[in-house]
This record gives sequence, structure tokens and C-alpha cells, in this order.
Amino acid sequence: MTTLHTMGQQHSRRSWAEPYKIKVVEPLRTTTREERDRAIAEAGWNTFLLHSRDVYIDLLTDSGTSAMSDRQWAGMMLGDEAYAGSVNFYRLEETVQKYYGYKHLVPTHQGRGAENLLSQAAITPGDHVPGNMYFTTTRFHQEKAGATFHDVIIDEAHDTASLHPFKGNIDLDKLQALIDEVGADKIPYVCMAATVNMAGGQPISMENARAVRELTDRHGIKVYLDATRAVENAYFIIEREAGYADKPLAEVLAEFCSYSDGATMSGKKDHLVNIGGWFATNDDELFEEVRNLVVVYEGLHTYGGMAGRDMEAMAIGVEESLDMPYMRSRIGQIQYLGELLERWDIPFVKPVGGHAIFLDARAFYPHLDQEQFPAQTLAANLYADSGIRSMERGIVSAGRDPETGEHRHPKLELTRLTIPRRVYTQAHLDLVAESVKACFDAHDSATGLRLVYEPKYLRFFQARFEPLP
Ligand SMILES: Cc1ncc(COP(=O)(O)O)c(C=O)c1O
Ligand SMILES: N[C@@H](Cc1ccc(O)cc1)C(=O)O
Repeated sequence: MTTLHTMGQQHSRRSWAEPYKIKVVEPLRTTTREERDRAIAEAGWNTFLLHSRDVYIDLLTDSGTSAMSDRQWAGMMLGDEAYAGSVNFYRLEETVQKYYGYKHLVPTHQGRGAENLLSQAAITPGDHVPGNMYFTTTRFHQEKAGATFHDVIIDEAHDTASLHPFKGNIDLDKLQALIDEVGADKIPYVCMAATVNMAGGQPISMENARAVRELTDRHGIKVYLDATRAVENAYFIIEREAGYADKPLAEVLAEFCSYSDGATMSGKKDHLVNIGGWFATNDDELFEEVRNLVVVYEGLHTYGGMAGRDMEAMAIGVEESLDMPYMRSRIGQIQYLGELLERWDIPFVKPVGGHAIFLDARAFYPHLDQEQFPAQTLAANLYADSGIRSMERGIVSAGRDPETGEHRHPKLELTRLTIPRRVYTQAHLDLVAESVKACFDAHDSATGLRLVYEPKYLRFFQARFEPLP
């Protein structure tokens, strides 16, 4: 007999929902297939060169694309736009010290501004910088300052099918081998990213961060964290690592950061703002150098390229990012999209990471050679199908080897569907999954691309292509 009680059991599934409601909306424009074919051709088959008005659902990036809260918008009115000593700077400094635990803060216009300052201040030409997989702008600044970058991430990170829960981990043997090979005095710091963007938004475990600290301490090497998505990383530690399930995000973040000497930050991600970043350190001497350099590249050391109002919104965003219901729904959205794609056997990087779904373009287009740019092709095809904008993360992003001038051939050839924070609904994600499925079903017709214009630096942003016949 079905009782109310047993009915309850049959329907015991409990969904999560976003812990906010919508107060302001921005209309979306739809386009025809003909218009999109024209737009992608005019953009040289590069989604970075599309006009945003021609895009329907914009999954290019989670950088600077968040919806700010009503509190953050209210904070914008509290902007103290003094050239020097803005109230908002001191508020931001205090907030970062409180939650990230570092002693000194230098604001910058965004993450790469902080990377430039750290690289210039800490690297001597001929140095070596190990990191858990490269990030484009980070490695660029390290190489520009005269260092050689070494990928010391665990092998599982390069395998799209590996279900390792912490694919962002540093391989301690690889790190030790590099120290033995070049000497600790040639390694100014280990660059530790949390989460690892290019690996699929994959986290590092607390255990691994602690072990990296112990190893580097033995050799007197510093650790600088790329803290861009460190709160998302903290969420995965709570979800997947023994001993953290009941801890608040803020406590996990603070412990994680305690294993580093400082950090670079792109506030455009975790901090839920449209612009801004910072550099932080516990090292008095390095701080002195960076605080001096910032006035050359970014602005005075109490604004670093941000308006007072931006620093206020950022300080509020730091606190909002540490709210567990928010973070659960943030990661929940990405997992939701992953579940839809999984149902249709669409190949993508597993487990689902922190900020995006990374489609495995090699598996989509096994008939295309990597030099026919499968991930770039998939991004262009997805846009043409439905107006959804994604980003190539494969051979184009990897660029050329500075020594040989040849294309680098990364193992991962991915197309990234990046989810902006607090912006899209599940219905949008349903449309995304359906369009990905349509492209997957049409995979035989993809012919690949030819590179026709290649800029010198960070080529993926402005390169142009033509379809192969
Ligand atoms: C992991 C990571 N580090 C650094 C950066 C650089 O930050 P920004 O875009 O703010 O310069 C980004 C994004 O660009 C990133 O995803
Ligand atoms: N960090 C941002 C913006 C960006 C995109 C691509 C890059 O290679 C560099 C920066 C992102 O990952 O989307």
C-alpha cells in the first residue's frame, strides 16, 4: 500500500537551487545560422574575435563575467576615488589579510599585472620555475623575465579519462628531480595553481600542498600560489579529502594558503568582480621591491590600476565567495552540465572541475590531426550551431617553443565551456548540452582549420584561421 510515508521515499530526491534571486536582467539577442556563419568567418574562426552582440550564451570565460550582488553594487557607491590612500584599499587589504592570511598586499589591475610584478621581482635570467601545468599569461611573464618553465603536475592531469580526485597535484618526484638537476638556488619559487585551469579546473589536495611546502622548505625554495580560483579549490578539498567535510570554506582556504609564501590573484574569478587583482606576500624584502615596481606598471600602491569602487566591490566579493551555499551552487551548475553530457556519452575531462567543462576535441574529431586545430574547430562549430561561445585550450593556446619556434603539442586538446558566476540558469545549460550533442553527432563533417595570421605573443587571443576544404 502506498502511504504518504512511502510516497515521500519515492520522491526523496532533493535538488539544490541557487541561493539568490534575479533582480536585474540583461536581454539576450538571438541570431540566425546565416548571421553566425558570417560572424565566425569575419572573426577568422577565432571566438575571441567575435563581437559579443553576436553571441547568445557566452561561455568564453569566467573571468570578469560574474554578476555582482546588490551588496557589491551598493559598495560601488562607497568608492573613495582619492589618488592616494583610498579607504577602499585599506578595506581590501584587511579582508585579504584576514581570509588569505598574507602579510602584505599590492593591488593590480588584474592577475597578469601581479604575475608581471612577481616575475620581474623574483626571477633572474637563467632561473627555472616549476609549476602544476602552465597557464598562458603566467608562463609568459616567467619566460619574459628569463626563466624556463617546467611542468611538474602529476601524469594523471594529462589524461582526460583519469578519475583522480586531485588532478592538480604536484608530482613530488618530478619536483625533486628538477631540484637535483638545476639546483635549488636556480629555482626562485614553485608556482602552485589552485585550481589548475588548463588541466580542466582540477584541484590540488591539502595533503599535496603541505608536502610541497615540506619539500621546498628543505631546500629553501619559496612557494607562490596562483590563488585565482583557490576558494573553488577549497570546496573540492571539503568535498573530496578526508578530514575536511565539516570545515568552513574560510578555514580550509586559510590552511591552504598557509603552505605558500604569497600569491598572485585574478580577482575577476573567485572574487566575483568584473576587474581587479592583487599580489600578496609574507616576504618583507620582496614586498618592498614589488611595491616599488607597481608604480611603474599599474598605478600607486594603494590602487594598482583599480578604482576605489572596484576595490570595495572586490572586498565584498571575497566574503561572498566564502559562502558555502553559493559555492555549492556554483560547482553544482558545472556538475549539472557534466551530467547532461555524460548521459549522451560526450567526451570531456573527468572528473568535472571548478569553472568549466572541457570537451575532449581529439575524441570529437579523431580524424583531425592536432595541427588541423581540432579544439579551435569545435569552438567555431559550436558557435555556428547555436551562438554559444567557447574557447580553444589546446595547440593554439600552447603557442610555440621559444627555443625551436615549433608548435608545442600539448597532450590535452580541449574546448572549454566556461561558466560565469551567478549569470546563467539551468535552462541555459540545457541548451548548451543540446548544442554540444548536435556538434558531436555531426563530427564527421568537421574539416579542421589552417592558421593564416599568428601574433607574436599569446597568439590564441588574436590568431586568425581559414577552414580546410
Ligand atoms: C589560473 C589563472 N591565472 C592567472 C590568470 C590571469 O588573470 P587575468 O586574466 O586577470 O590577467 C588567469 C586568467 O586570466 C587564470 O585563469
Ligand atoms: N583567465 C581567464 C582569461 C584568460 C583566458 C585565456 C588565457 O589564455 C588567458 C586569460 C580565463 O581563463 O578565461
